[in-house]
Amino acid sequence: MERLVEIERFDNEESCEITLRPSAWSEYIGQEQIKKNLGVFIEASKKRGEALDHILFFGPPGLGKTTLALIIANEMDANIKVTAAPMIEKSGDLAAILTNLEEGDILFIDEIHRLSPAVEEILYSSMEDFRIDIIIGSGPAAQTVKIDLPRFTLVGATTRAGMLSNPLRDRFGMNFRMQFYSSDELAKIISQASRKLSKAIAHEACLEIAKRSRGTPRIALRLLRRVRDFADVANEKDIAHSRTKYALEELGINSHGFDEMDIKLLNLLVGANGRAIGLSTIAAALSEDEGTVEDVLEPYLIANGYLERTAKGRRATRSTYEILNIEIPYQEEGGLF
Ligand SMILES: Nc1ncnc2c1ncn2[C@@H]1O[C@H](COP(=O)(O)OP(=O)(O)OP(=O)(O)O)[C@@H](O)[C@H]1O
Repeated sequence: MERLVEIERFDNEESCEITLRPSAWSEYIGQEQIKKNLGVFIEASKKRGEALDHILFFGPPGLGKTTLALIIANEMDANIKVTAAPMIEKSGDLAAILTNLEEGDILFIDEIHRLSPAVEEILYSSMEDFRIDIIIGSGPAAQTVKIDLPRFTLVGATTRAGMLSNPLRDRFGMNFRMQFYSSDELAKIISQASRKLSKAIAHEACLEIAKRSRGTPRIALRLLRRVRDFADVANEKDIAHSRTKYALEELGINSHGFDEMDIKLLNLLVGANGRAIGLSTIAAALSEDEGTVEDVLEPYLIANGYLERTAKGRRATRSTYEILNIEIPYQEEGGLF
């Protein structure tokens, strides 16, 4: 497998994740509907001996988009080239990548919503006609050279499907929205990963970590490694439930899986006494950029009913008050909700 660009997040700790990364369907837990559909499309294109249609995965970070792309390549017996949109600055960069592809190759572009319009333009014809037009020179002497490309499959991943231009979105034959994982699914992922790490873990300990992982495998695996550190330092062969609870308390992980940022955001919302707060105000109050609030913080809270997006901004829900143990403010029309 060739890697065009090492994705930035594969730092030392995450490189451990690569070994934990499933390489086959059997190890990829959850996302059942996506797996089912992809299985059909992969089998059909293999039967016809054709490259797979272009695929778009969207959803919050850490839910397994990259992993799915790698499994698809495995299933298709295809080479995969992995890159991320910020690494493709000029149209020439993309042209170089595309012209180096071979028949049936998979090109994975992470954060695809961040491609510049000029680069996107090149992608259109390459996805649709497997051809690119390159302009050589400038002014009246400029010439267009057409280059045929092999039939490849583009797998795009994005945390913000809404930011993708319509022409680009329309060129994907399959769009899949990634779902947050249930605690049971995350517990299976944790248990599978701890087997790979050769460290046995109690089932209740898996569930304890799962409940506090914001429905996200990447967070679950990170917590597993931290809990393992606590067990190793205490010279414990296996990871017990009590050690897990202790470690998670020490790490300051809330029992609902909220982290410090979630709590700050929820407190901000209930502090508004039922009024909606604009995204830019929230971002400024949390010292985060709006993209992070929208892509990373909000989706989990919305999915679990703790935050509502309205035309006027973001609002707390009844559950927000309940979970924070705060009395719901009274309004004359009979309450807020
Ligand atoms: N369904 C799953 N089953 C088992 N492990 C998983 C699953 N999904 C993700 N993982 C694990 O979680 C880690 C994060 O997944 P991955 O890097 O694929 O997420 P991503 O959605 O591509 O994230 P980003 O959007 O930040 O690029 C992987 O290293 C993998 O080990």
